Amino acid sequence: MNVHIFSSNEELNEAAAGLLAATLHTKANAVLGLATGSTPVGVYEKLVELYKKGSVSFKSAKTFNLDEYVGLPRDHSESYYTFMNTRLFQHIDLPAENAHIPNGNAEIVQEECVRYDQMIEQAGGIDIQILGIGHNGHIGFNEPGPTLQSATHLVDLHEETRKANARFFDSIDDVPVQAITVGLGTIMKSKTILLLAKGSDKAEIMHRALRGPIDPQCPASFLQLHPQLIVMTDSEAGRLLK
Ligand SMILES: N[C@@H]1[C@@H](O)[C@H](O)[C@@H](COP(=O)(O)O)O[C@@H]1O
Repeated sequence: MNVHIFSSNEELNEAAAGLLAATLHTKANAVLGLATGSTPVGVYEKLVELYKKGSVSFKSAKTFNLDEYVGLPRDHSESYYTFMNTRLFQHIDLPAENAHIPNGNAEIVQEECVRYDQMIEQAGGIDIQILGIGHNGHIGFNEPGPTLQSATHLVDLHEETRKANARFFDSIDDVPVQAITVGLGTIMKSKTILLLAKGSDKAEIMHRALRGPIDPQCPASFLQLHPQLIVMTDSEAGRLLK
């Protein structure tokens, strides 16, 4: 595991975007695993800057997002589909057909989960997976529990997660109760994982995830087992990792 603690958000965003750009330079048809949440927003902004400067192209890349709410219309302002389009996809040259997000409105969710994993597999797996972390240690929407699931699956969101995400909605009642998430197995098969964390409210969970026991009650703790884990934090989120 490589842990990088940055003194400013700017440096963190630049380093993370630089790593993604480097992946695309080495392999133009790289498969990127993308995340939502507030943490990667600045990284996407840097990627857009790099693209506009002509330093990186996504035209042969493929992307797979980690998760999507169930039952939220695709064009809802808080769907992850809208998030990715407004934050990244509409600003770069990634072909629309190469950008994948689970369909949270699929008629048969189970079939959608199987289809999603098959598409990742057919693309050759994820070359680099960006992850944020929830306050309870969730990655994607893999919530803590007695067991974790390997494949893409339907998940009941924990109250804590819905509360944390309520800031993006008018009220907590508007936050969906379920989501589709890529499973731990799919995440762990990524060739490289880039875990990002920002802010003092993430310090404790980052310590538990990276220095504590490997425990399904903290899904991110399984990342300790990954041979190519790169961690980038700001000084606050990385405070307990030094
Ligand atoms: N499903 C997402 C995760 O992919 C994200 O990493 C996490 C943290 O979000 P944030 O970066 O806003 O703290 O919560 C969300 O619920």
